[in-house]
Order: sequence, then structure tokens, then C-alpha cells
Amino acid sequence: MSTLTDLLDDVVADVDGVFLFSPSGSFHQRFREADVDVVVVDTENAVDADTFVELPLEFDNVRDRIRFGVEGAIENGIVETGDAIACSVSVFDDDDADSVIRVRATEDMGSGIYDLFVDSRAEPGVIRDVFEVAIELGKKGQKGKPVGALFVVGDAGKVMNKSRPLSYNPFEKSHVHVGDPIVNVMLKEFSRLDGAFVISDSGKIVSAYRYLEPAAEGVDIPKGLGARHMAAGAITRDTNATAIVLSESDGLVRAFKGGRLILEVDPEAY
Ligand SMILES: Nc1ncnc2c1ncn2[C@@H]1O[C@H](COP(=O)(O)OP(=O)(O)OP(=O)(O)O)[C@@H](O)[C@H]1O
Ligand SMILES: [Mn+2]
Repeated sequence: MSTLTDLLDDVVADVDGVFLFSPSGSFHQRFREADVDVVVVDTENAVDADTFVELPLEFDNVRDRIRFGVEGAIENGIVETGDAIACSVSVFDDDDADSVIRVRATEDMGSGIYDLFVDSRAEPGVIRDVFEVAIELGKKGQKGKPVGALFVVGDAGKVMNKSRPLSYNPFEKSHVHVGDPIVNVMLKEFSRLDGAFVISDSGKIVSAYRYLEPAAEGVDIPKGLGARHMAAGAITRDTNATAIVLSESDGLVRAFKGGRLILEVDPEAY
């Protein structure tokens, strides 16, 4: 008769390392004494781990949390592509790990989410909220029809200087922030109209309907993308903003930083 441990052993068999997501001190200690490579992934290195990947925020979405940890570890040379990793995470329990998830560090796994958050000028929570709006809009569209949208996040003063209004700004005198449920509805509603949303480092919606006029030279974006994506890429080279774009034509969400495409995801698969 097999025991349950034997039956579930496959999940952790022959892994190259174990990632502990936000472990308690005692939980981490048990692993430290074991014969296995341990990586701690957390918002701070509270357990004084030797190998550590810093999360910019607690991702509620476990897939995002794991993706971020694995991409961060690849980026920092902690693991190599092809490595099998056992991730110890908590999905329901806030204190203790309640799940083990086996992943392989592959190129597919590397969605670019690490680049999106690391060294961003805007607050990580703001980037996450805008990214989630774009993904949701990509999944559902606007009244069932595909829509495109362009969000420019961070360094808003400079972005405003390099753009002009296409219409009156519905956010002119308001003090609304991304992440408020009502704001997400407004963002989706206004995304039917032309131009870009400009959002501050702290998440205030500064403007809708901005036509971006950055210098386009030196911008290296893939061929085949149109004016919206070109403007998105270029504004991030001219300023310290991050641009998040939902394409109306292919339905993908892309992010640009420093004039480069750093992330490309299919909302349906996300
Ligand atoms: N410089 C710009 N600033 C702000 N918005 C822009 C700019 N250029 C284009 N757009 C917006 O993008 C929309 C689509 O333009 P276009 O089709 O050329 O872009 P695209 O990159 O192919 O995007 P999509 O994949 O969504 O079609 C325009 O209708 C306009 O609302
Ligand atoms: Mn187009």
C-alpha cells in the first residue's frame, strides 16, 4: 500500500530548488537545515535568508506571485531556465504555507512581470491595478466588442508636457485613484474613446484623452505594431513612465519601459 506521501511525492521529486513564499521564521529554519537549495521570496527578508527575491507587493494572485519569484530568480542568476522548482505558498491561509506547486523555469514562464515591477517609478500597487484593468478589459472587451486602451503610468508631469488633449478631461478636477472599483468602471468606459490615460506615480488619474507626442527616434518596438504602440514605446523612452497597452487588433496586453517592449501577455491565457 502506498502512503499519501508516496503518492504525492512527484510534486517535489528531483527539484533543483525550493522557493518559500513569505515563510515564517520556524518554517524557514526547517528548510535551512535540509539538503536543498532554498530561495525565500517575500516583500522583505524577515527571516534573514541567504538567497532572497524581493516582491514589490503581495500579489493576491498566486500565479503572479510565483511568476514574479521565478522570473526574479532567473534575472538574478539564482536559477537557470529548465530548472524544476517546488514553490511553497499559502493560497488560503495567511500565516502558513498550505500548498506546494511545481513549476519549471522556462522562457514561457517569463512573461516579463518582473521587469514590469522592478525599478518602476510608479508605486507597484498602481502598476498592478492598471495591469489588471487592462487584462480584464482584454478578456471582456467593451460590451462584448474588442477595445484598445493605452495607460501611461508614472512621471505624469513630464508625460503631460509631451502630450496634448484630444477632448475635455473628465478627470480635470477630480481626485480619483486607480484601484477604486468605481474608477475601474470609468477607465473601462472611457477606453472606448481616443488617446491615452495619464496616471501619476501614486495612482491618481491625471487625464484621459491625451494624444502623446514623444520623439519617436531610437524606439525599438516590434514591426507590425501601429501608432498606439509606437506612442506607448516612445513616451517611455522620453520619460520615466511605464506604458500598458491593450491592443484592439490582436487583443494582447503589452507593457513598455525605457522605450522597450518588456511584457506581452494574452489576457485569455492569463
Ligand atoms: N500618439 C498617440 N497618443 C495617444 N493615442 C494614440 C496615439 N496614436 C494612436 N493612438 C490611439 O490608438 C488608436 C489605434 O491606432 P492604431 O491602430 O494606429 O494603433 P495600433 O498600435 O495598431 O493599436 P491596435 O492594436 O489597438 O489597433 C487610435 O485610434 C488612437 O486612439
Ligand atoms: Mn491598429
